[in-house]
Amino acid sequence: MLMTNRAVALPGESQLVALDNAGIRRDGRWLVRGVDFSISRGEVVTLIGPNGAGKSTTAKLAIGVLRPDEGVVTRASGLRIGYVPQKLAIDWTMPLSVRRLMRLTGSLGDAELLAALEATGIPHLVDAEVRHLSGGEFQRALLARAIARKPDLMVLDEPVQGVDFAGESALYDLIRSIRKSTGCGILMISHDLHMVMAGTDTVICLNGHICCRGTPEVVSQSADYLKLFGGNSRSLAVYSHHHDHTHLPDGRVMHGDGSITDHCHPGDGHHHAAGTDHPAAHHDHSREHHPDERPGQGHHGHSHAHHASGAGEGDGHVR
Ligand SMILES: Nc1ncnc2c1ncn2[C@@H]1O[C@H](COP(=O)(O)OP(=O)(O)OP(=O)(O)O)[C@@H](O)[C@H]1O
Repeated sequence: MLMTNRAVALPGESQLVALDNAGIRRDGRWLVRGVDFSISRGEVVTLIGPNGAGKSTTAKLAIGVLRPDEGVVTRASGLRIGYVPQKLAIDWTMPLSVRRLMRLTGSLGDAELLAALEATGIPHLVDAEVRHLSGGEFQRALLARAIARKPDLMVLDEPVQGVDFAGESALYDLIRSIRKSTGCGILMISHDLHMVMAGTDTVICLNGHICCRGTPEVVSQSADYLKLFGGNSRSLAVYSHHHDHTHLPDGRVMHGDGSITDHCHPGDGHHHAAGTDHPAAHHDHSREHHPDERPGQGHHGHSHAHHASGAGEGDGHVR
């Protein structure tokens, strides 16, 4: 049995991480097993699955926080990872500013720090106490921390938890725009598909093992997916996204032609809020539902063995 977890040059310049038949066993039980997928530069892979399916465990395998008990996890050497964990162990009795939170996992200049907070819409909170942040503001701070280091790979474990609907949409758009501008790869964990669909290349449906995988459209119609999520129309919704304008973090509106105004035009159609504080932002996301369509099968491609991979990354603990 090969158990490898080292950093090497992966075959194919663009491949960032590859899991081959990776499994983790604890207390005599396989938490996940036979997991194989890879993420390339510029690719967005989303893990979905029910509670306890092993999504966070798989993400930790990918970044090296956990070592596989079986199989191989390979990361490109020198890979820079930005990780937004699902949970952070923070001592909430200790004062901790956003500025310090941003610097806990490595030194960061003021300019980069502020640019990252600006990108996530909370530059005004740089000196705020982390324990006073709202749930959505806290997620934005974590996302800022992840992007500040200009990662090659971003691993986002439920990055929009606690974020309001307008903010959720804005953060997913931000994540997409980071992917576009930096070309990083993204591994994202989500409970439901509806928001992540439009920006995801590959969806992997996990339940202790990979049940099905493919494009969002393929997975949402696969028999395995329907068995897991069949009754949940929210999960089945395919999110199709047509903006004609974007709400900027400072409250102004950028239109499809690039022009910026203080308010929406009366005839504007589909809205998208890019900032946090836009309660008036109106959403009219069109969704396609597929509950009655004949399920197709997600493909079960096997990705390829690469050996080894690198040192552990941040484990989500704030000390
Ligand atoms: N260190 C551990 N020791 C024993 N069991 C563990 C350990 N870590 C996780 N588990 C178990 O492994 C399973 C998968 O956990 P994981 O956190 O990866 O699930 P998940 O898909 O991310 O779930 P959720 O959607 O609820 O966040 C769960 O049953 C969990 O209780």
